[in-house]
Amino acid sequence: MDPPPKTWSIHMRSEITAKYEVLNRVGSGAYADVYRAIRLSDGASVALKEVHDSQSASREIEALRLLKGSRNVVVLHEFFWREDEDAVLVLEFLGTDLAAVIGEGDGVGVGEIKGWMVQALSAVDECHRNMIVHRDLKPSNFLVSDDGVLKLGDFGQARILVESGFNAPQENPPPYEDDTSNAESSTQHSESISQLVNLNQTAYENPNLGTLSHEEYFRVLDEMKTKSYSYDTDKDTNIYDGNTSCLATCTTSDIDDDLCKGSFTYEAEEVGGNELGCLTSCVGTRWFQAPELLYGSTDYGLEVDLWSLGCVFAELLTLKPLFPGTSDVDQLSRIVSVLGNIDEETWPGCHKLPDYGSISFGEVENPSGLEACMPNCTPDEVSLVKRLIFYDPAKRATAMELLQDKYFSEEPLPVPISEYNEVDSDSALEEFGTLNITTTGSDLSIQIP
Ligand SMILES: Nc1ncnc2c1ncn2[C@@H]1O[C@H](COP(=O)(O)OP(=O)(O)OP(=O)(O)O)[C@@H](O)[C@H]1O
Repeated sequence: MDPPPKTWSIHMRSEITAKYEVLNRVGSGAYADVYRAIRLSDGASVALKEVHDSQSASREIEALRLLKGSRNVVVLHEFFWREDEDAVLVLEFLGTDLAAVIGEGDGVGVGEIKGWMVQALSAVDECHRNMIVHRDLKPSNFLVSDDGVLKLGDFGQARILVESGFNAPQENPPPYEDDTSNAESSTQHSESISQLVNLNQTAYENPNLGTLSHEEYFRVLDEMKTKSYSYDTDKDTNIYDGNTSCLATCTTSDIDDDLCKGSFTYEAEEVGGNELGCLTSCVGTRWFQAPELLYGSTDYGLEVDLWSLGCVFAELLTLKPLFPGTSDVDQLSRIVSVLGNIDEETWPGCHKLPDYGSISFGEVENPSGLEACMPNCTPDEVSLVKRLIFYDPAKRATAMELLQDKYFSEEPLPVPISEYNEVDSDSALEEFGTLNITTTGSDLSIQIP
């Protein structure tokens, strides 16, 4: 076989080629090119993610460092970042993802689907315990290793939420000026990154959010549902957008965008300037976007991920996207036709959403309901999705609450990870016991026997 062309920009990065042999490009996203490579020191397979947007790169590094050691989150081995060059993240290589699993069609058994769901919930729970909102949950961002371990990746849009009262930094973090090709500058680089990390760990180590008992975890999450939080501000923006929501700025341009792919990833520009405490609504991929984002909210919470997870679960169960909108307005319209009218009864506080007054739909007398979108699913499967797909963010179940749903402790049981490559029917599940979820302090342990 011919050697790969040595024309990619990554081949010009001597500090990288000294340690890795770049094999081929495996993917390109909105902000990044990803290459498969071999680590020369030990032959390990890695993914080199060359991120073309510095904000996205720092977010991904920041989140992955906080989540280090989480079983269901992709491992960041190291990163390279020099002034005037794109950051390159060295990640563990994962051969496939949930989008491919869904693409396989009917061959996936119920136990296997439950196994994916448990791992996805575990990943999201881990993020949310660390106050990290991923903001771009979709099947292709749940990567899967050869031995069936699901790992959440693509944290380029992630943010770390900071409790109200925390003093958000007034300055942007220092630029990454190091040269990672030598040890000394590499240390400087680590320090500049750790300033970011420490900053956000302040939130994590907050007495209210630090070591949590099981009960405290629920209490804090409940509080988060009712209490107004401020966030580390999306202030390092390229384009000042003031209070203008994504919906207001994107509706004309995004219609028909990328219809082949059928979904659309928003630009990373944040609501900004001096608007401390605001988040942008321009995040995520439309089909999985929570209604509060579609209505331009800038003070949303972890619950946006829970909506997305509901859409992912529905798609895993039906093999079809739940709400495949072709524009933001079409997206909302599809949701309304299924869930019914959005009003103060169904969603307390909805009238305060920035775009609530500018987008209205005709009265839906007979919403079709989620059952109609999931025709071949069992009542338990529909119920599980229903626990996530609520207009009112406060009503969405947390990842940990869902992990304890009886759906996961009833037959067929979630397939153990080690069996993924072998199981092709639910009948192979009889040998498995009950899903064992334990919480010790802040640790959540899920044993799939
Ligand atoms: N760790 C990895 N191992 C193998 N392939 C990966 C890995 N990370 C990413 N990829 C591949 O690269 C593609 C793009 O990566 P990623 O989604 O992280 O970039 P992005 O630019 O942020 O994408 P998006 O436009 O979906 O937000 C993925 O769809 C996947 O195919």
